[in-house]
Amino acid sequence: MDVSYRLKLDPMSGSGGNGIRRILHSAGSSSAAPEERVILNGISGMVSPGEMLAILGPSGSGKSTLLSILAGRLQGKHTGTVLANGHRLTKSVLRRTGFVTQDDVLYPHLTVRETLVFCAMLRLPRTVEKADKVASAEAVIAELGLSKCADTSVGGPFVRGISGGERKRVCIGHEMLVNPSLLLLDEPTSGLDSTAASRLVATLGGLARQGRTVVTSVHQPASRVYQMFDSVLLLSEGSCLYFGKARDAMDYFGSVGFAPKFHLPHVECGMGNANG
Ligand SMILES: Nc1ncnc2c1ncn2[C@@H]1O[C@H](COP(=O)(O)OP(=O)(O)OP(=O)(O)O)[C@@H](O)[C@H]1O
Repeated sequence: MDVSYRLKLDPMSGSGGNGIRRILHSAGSSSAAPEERVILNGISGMVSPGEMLAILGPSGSGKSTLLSILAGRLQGKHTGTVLANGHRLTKSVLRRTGFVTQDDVLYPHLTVRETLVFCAMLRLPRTVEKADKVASAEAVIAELGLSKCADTSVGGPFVRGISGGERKRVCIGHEMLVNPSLLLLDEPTSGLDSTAASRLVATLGGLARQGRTVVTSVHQPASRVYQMFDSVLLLSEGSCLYFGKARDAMDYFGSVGFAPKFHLPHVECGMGNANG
């Protein structure tokens, strides 16, 4: 990939809040001239099958925007190129791309099994037999370590259901049903405690080891989580501060005068065990 994304922000345009905007404008608190904002500034990098790339950066640095571009959701709006196996993103590539967004839309009253079977019925081609769709859902449940809660309601704000970590796994399961070659995830560990976050990233590492390409944005990964990533792209205000092997990042920052003032412990990580 090699992408830039700029937005023209017209303070007087937009579908909602026009009255408020006019009041603010007449009170002089907002300029009427369209302002151009650079959201991503020439971000380039690559990731291969079998690898897990982490996109790191503070809030507002452009992580979600970059993931949306990689998922083909901002086609025609950005400049630069996103290539998969040397070709532009085609419909068939996008069909094999799973995108787990920050906001999930799960039915609170369905169980985990019902949710994934329902999703398989909707997302898998009509040519696939019903029994095979159910088998795909069962395989995803086993692969993501959801067997224990398969018959528990997903739940929501008003209905008690599965835990936050299990909920994230169900969202990943939604995308796993289409057997994606490229799995993109936006902040899958947000809201999880450090053990649940570490287990989830270990599961993602396991998916990568099966030959998939995994790209995930992460907020403040613990060092044991960080060490599970193969490569890292660090963004700040839409620009790339570092792209390379995760294990080389500290040496790089040390070489440019930003060595950390704390000791980083070496942690061995098991990549294949979803529950370990
Ligand atoms: N359509 C848009 N209109 C206006 N501003 C936008 C738009 N899309 C993104 N931005 C701005 O671009 C910047 C990057 O947004 P983005 O959601 O990619 O950040 P992020 O790194 O994912 O943040 P977070 O970690 O908080 O989710 C933000 O300042 C956001 O306000």
